[in-house]
Amino acid sequence: MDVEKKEHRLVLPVPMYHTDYNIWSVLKNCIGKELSKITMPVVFNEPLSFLQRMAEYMEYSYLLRIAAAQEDPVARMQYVAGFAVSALASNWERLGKPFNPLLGETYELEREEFRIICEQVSHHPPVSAFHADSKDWVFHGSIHPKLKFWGKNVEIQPKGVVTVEFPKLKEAYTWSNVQCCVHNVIVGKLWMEQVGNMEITSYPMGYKAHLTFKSAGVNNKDLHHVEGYIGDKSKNKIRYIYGKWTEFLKCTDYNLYEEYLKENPSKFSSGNSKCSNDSPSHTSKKMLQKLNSLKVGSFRSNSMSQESINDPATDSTEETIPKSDSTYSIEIPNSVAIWQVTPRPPQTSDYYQFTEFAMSLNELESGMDKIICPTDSRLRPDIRKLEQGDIDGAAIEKNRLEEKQRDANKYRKNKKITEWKPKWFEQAPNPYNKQDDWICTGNYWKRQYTNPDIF
Ligand SMILES: CC(C)CCC[C@@H](C)[C@H]1CC[C@H]2[C@@H]3CC=C4C[C@@H](O)CC[C@]4(C)[C@H]3CC[C@]12C
Repeated sequence: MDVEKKEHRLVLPVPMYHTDYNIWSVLKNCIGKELSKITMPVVFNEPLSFLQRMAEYMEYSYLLRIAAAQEDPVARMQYVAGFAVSALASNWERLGKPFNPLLGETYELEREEFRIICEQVSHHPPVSAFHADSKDWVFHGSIHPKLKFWGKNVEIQPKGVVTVEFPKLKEAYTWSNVQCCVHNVIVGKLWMEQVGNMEITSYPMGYKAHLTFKSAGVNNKDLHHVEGYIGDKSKNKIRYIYGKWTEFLKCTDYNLYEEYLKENPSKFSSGNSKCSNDSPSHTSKKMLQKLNSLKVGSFRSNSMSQESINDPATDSTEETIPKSDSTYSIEIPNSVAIWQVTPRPPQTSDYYQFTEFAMSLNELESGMDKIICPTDSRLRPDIRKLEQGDIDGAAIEKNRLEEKQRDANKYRKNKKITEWKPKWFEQAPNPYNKQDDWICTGNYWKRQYTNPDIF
């Protein structure tokens, strides 16, 4: 790819509209419903489509170039793990909802290091596929975000596999992304964490990176922490990996870590990888009053028992946002820095907490409208209107597009036209771990577009 280095815009055209509209006022009507089917007011949106949000995985793709250049397979795994963690960094404090992509919507991005093509390949369930390539690597995957509403929290499971390939080395890596948990949906301020276990497997060598994204825990001791190790085929632990998905990732010899652990036991905790404070006993009185006023028995019996409602111990205060980050004082000898986050631009809080990379994603550079596919997210009028601060216009356009999509679906059903077929991807098992996946047909960049009118 010989894309020249271009200057990209550093901010959106206008600052965002700050609202104190409460998300609970919408969600209380949605208990038990599948959240992906709910239309939310546009004030909760950020001016990006989920396809563009997926392209944010690429912000630190230089790590894949570095990985591909390593001679030692363990070092390659180290940088792939760095890439997997770095891909989540832009989620920090991002609480706007990206627009649901329309069926057949696409998004392309060409940069110095890579190019990527994304397509919405299924609507129910929503599945987004992407394929990025560069001189030395390929990165592809499909994501089916499953949102579960548990009352005070929303749990988001980004189902699907992602794969990195180094074709010249005949080597590949697969993993799945961890769960994301949005807290304080009922009262308090929203905040989000990435939690769970991520297992990166290498083929054909069989190395594995086991990473745990910890929940904030007591006093937010483990807020944002990621920790784990690289093991070989015979399960020997070789390297220790530690850091924060919001900031950095480091790596050291596993033996050195064990020595350090013996000498500094107090610096480590056995923190868990489940959503923080999820037990019913953390549910505050104020919240219970709100929940009790709703006549949704099935929801209540699912998520909290009657005993806990009557238990005086439930009278804890509402969950607050973790204010200060815990200090990460671990500095294990011989650590190498794998990845370091780029600080957010100074105006970020007026622009949906976007990173500089995110600011540039919906930019329609001059001449671009003539070459990109007519289904590209940049051409979506509702997103464009929100970006320009026209909230009412955005809402009208969003409704129009959703209706147009419904009409098209109905038309296909009535005419018994064969099911929708994505243009640039084909459903197929992942070549390495055989999970359900979508594989790129490779034709997008020929730029011969005959795509339907979806906007
Ligand atoms: C409070 C509720 C209703 C609104 C929450 C909206 C936002 C915060 C949710 C909706 C969809 C979510 C995204 C769905 C899928 C992924 C892919 C995953 O690999 C990283 C997290 C990420 C990118 C999620 C981040 C949070 C997200 C953007």
